[in-house]
Amino acid sequence: MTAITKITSNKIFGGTQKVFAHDSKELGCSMRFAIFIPPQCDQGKAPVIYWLSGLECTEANCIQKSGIQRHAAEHGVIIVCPDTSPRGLNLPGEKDSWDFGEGAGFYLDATEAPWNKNYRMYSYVTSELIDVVNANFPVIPGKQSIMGHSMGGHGALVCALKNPTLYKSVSAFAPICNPSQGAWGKKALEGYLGPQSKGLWSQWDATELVKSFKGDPMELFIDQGTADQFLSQLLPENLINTCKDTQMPTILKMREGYDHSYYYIATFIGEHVAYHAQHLCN
Ligand SMILES: N[C@@H](CCC(=O)N[C@@H](CS)C(=O)NCC(=O)O)C(=O)O
Repeated sequence: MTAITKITSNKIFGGTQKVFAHDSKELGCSMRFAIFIPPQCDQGKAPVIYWLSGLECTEANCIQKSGIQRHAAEHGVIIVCPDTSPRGLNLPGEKDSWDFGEGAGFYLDATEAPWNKNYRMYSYVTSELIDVVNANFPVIPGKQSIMGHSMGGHGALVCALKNPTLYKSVSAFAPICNPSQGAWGKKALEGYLGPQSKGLWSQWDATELVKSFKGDPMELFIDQGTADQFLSQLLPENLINTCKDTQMPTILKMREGYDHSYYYIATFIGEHVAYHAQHLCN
């Protein structure tokens, strides 16, 4: 069994919010993840929703700011929140900017040195972390969904689009929708994958993945505040138009006056947990 070390444990809404550390093989460093165990697990196993946070976040942002535990306790689902990048590697330039390197792993598998050995958040989230969670907690294996915010909303879409049967449902708050076209995305894709001419960007861009998607249509639940200060980075219209062109089903919720922050997420996260619970519990 994978060795995990408990960092904190707090009772909340009848369940328990815990944080663990473990040595990640994919990332080559110690990683933290947060896990909420709902009260229903006193009686048995539960499905899991994975939450991927945005730029500058750690495993702590969602559990401290979104109020997700209240809804997870109501629906009897486990919530797992990983960190957003490897930590403590001291790679050159890793801490130089807030939108690249530490805190900005972009949930992809890097191919460019020096990032390609450790910046493998995609494999971590879609494989290693699932194994660690399944081995240590009362989860129903295979009953998992994924959601996230901003960089993590994009990560959730990419993880689901690349693995059409791995997750029962996917949703995203204010996701970066077309990273090849926005400044945050271009910087990350160039740094981790090399220049666009190498041809790798389209494998890690949700809008491009919808264009090349082959499986059964997968519903994408996209949530977006109309007062989001980063709309020019996120480009939801590119994803939505591509979904229309390719008959990929979407639920698009535009939230009047809401910005990019966790105040916005906290307001609507209950709807997302209910949406995933419906897919996971049927
Ligand atoms: N530092 C950036 C903003 C970074 C940002 O908004 N990060 C979002 C995700 S993209 C977040 O969740 N921040 C952490 C928080 O609000 O708790 C800026 O100054 O423009």
